[in-house]
Amino acid sequence: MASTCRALSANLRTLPNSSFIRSLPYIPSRFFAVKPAFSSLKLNSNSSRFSCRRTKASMAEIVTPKSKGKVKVFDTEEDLAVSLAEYTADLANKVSQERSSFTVVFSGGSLVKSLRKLVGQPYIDSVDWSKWHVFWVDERVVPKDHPDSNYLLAYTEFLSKVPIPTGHVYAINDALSAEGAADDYETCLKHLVQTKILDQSHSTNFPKFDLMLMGMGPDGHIASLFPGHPLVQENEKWVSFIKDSPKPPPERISFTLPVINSSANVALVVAGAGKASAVHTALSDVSNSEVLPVQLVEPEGELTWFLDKEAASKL
Ligand SMILES: O=C(O)[C@H](O)[C@@H](O)[C@H](O)[C@H](O)COP(=O)(O)O
Repeated sequence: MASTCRALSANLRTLPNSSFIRSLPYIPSRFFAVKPAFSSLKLNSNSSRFSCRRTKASMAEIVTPKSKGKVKVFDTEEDLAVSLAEYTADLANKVSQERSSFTVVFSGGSLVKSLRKLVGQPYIDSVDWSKWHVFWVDERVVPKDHPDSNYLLAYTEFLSKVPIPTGHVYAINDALSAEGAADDYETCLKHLVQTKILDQSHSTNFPKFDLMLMGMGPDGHIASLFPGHPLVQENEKWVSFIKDSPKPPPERISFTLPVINSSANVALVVAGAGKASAVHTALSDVSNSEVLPVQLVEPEGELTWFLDKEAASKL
């Protein structure tokens, strides 16, 4: 039986070329401080469906029905990244003052790039990184040093630049099959709930992560839950697997929707014109022939959209 909760430090020793990972440079954070660029932001004319209030020159906030969450629209992806870092650090520090752990979940894709401001000042010094416990909402079933690995992406762009204890980084067991890795990860989560590292929703009994940071595909997929795939309907397992992902690579593990929706906070981070149609479908009241997975994201806690103006261009 594979060990449960194989914190990465143990796994790291088994990587074929873990010297490669350990050799990644630590870049002092003073190179990262950037001031937000202020500029006017225009939403297109038919955004009358949404009341829009400007909270800063570089950001407009759209008020939507509660279930759709809070929508922040930024003039540029750079402004979005500045705000996302502030949001994440503030939440982490608030939780860290109340509890011994801050459980945060990453997706793959461009999400990690949008977190880049968090490894710079003031956060590198102001965040209590020792409380962070890092998970993945989905992961490709490939070795951790494979270019497709979401773990490697997060390690290269983020984890190698912040002092989160390696025992607090929970990557999948890449020696297992997709099904085995999903079961192993679920066993890990259940162990962390028992040891009170990971909270549990009293209403759903699913794990309750403090923050789930997710991207969204142009087809409205989130994590590895794709439109029309049976995995979207999975409502008992915490972690499941897919072997026919329409987005390569084909084999992945993924949290299920009940886990995503049991989160205390979910941030959907979406940039680029290619996402505009799915964003419009998700945030407008247009009845769609097929409900997109992103439309099913209705967490018990707070949902916040971080959009750049291209992604919001059809609102
Ligand atoms: O492992 C994955 O592929 C991701 O978790 C996936 O769900 C991603 O978040 C979206 O496809 C958006 O990716 P981009 O932001 O790069 O378009």
